[in-house]
Amino acid sequence: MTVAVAERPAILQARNMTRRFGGLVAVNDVSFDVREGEIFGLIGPNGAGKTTLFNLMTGLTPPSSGTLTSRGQTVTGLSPHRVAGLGISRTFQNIRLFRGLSALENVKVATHRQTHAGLWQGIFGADRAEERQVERRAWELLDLVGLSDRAGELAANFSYGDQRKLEIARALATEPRILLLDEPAAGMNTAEKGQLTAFIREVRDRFDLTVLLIEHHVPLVMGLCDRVAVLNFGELIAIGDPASVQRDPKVIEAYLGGE
Ligand SMILES: Nc1ncnc2c1ncn2[C@@H]1O[C@H](COP(=O)(O)OP(=O)(O)OP(=O)(O)O)[C@@H](O)[C@H]1O
Repeated sequence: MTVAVAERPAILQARNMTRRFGGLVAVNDVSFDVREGEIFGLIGPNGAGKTTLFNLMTGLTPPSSGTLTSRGQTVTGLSPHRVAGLGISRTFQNIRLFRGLSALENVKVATHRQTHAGLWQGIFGADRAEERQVERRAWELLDLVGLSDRAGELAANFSYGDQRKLEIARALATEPRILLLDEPAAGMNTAEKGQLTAFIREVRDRFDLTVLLIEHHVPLVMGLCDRVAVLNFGELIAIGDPASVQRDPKVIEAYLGGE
C-alpha cells in the first residue's frame, strides 16, 4: 500500500539555516522538513535566496549558522563530494556540462566519479569490467532522458532543454536518494516544459527519489509539487500544498502578485 506523502518520515531536516554575505542575509533562519518521496518546490522572486539555500544543502556554501541533517546524519559542514556520497545530487541553474565532451562521455564521467576511478579514467577507460558497467549505465540514463540516439554528439551542440536533460542524467549517474534540480525548465520550449512534469514524476518513481526543485515557471511548480516552500528576502514566508500556498496573501503580495 502506498503511504501518503504527508505521513512519510522526513529525509531532510533544515533547522535555522542562515547565510550572510557581508551585510546581506541571503537565507534567514530557514527551517523545514522534506519528506521521503515527495516532490518539493522552492519558489520566490529573483534574489530571494533559493540558489543559496541549494548551495547550503549541497556543501557548496557553508551556512553562517544552522544545520541540515538527512536521516540523522549532519550534512552541513561536508564537502560537495561527501554530500554527494550521502546520496544528495543536484543540477545547476548555470549548466555545468563538459561542453567539449559527448553526451555519453558526460554521463560516464559522472558515473566514474561515483566509482573509484577519476575524471581521466572516466574519459579514457578504467578497469574493463567496470568500464563496461559504466558504459551500460550511461546508455540507460541517456535512454531515460531521451538522448540515447545522440550519445556521440558534443554537449555544446545540444539545445538548452536537452542540456538540462543531460544534466539530469549526470545527476542520476551518482545514484542519489535526493535530487535537487535548479530551474529544470529554464530554456525549455513549451512542449518540453509540458513533458517535464511527467518526466520528473517518472524519475522519482523509477529511482525511488525525493526531488527538490527551484523553478520560476509557476504553473509547472503548482502542477508537479506535493508541497511548495516560498522564500522572500531570504525568509521562508509560506510552506504547504500548492493550492494553499497559491492562496496565501503573503505569497500573492511577495511573488505571485508580481508575476
Ligand atoms: N557569493 C555571493 N556573494 C555575495 N552575495 C551573494 C552571493 N550569492 C548570492 N548572493 C546574494 O544573495 C541573495 C540571494 O541570491 P540567490 O542567488 O540565492 O537568489 P535566488 O532566489 O536563487 O535568485 P534567482 O531566482 O535570481 O536565481 C542575492 O541578493 C544575491 O545577490
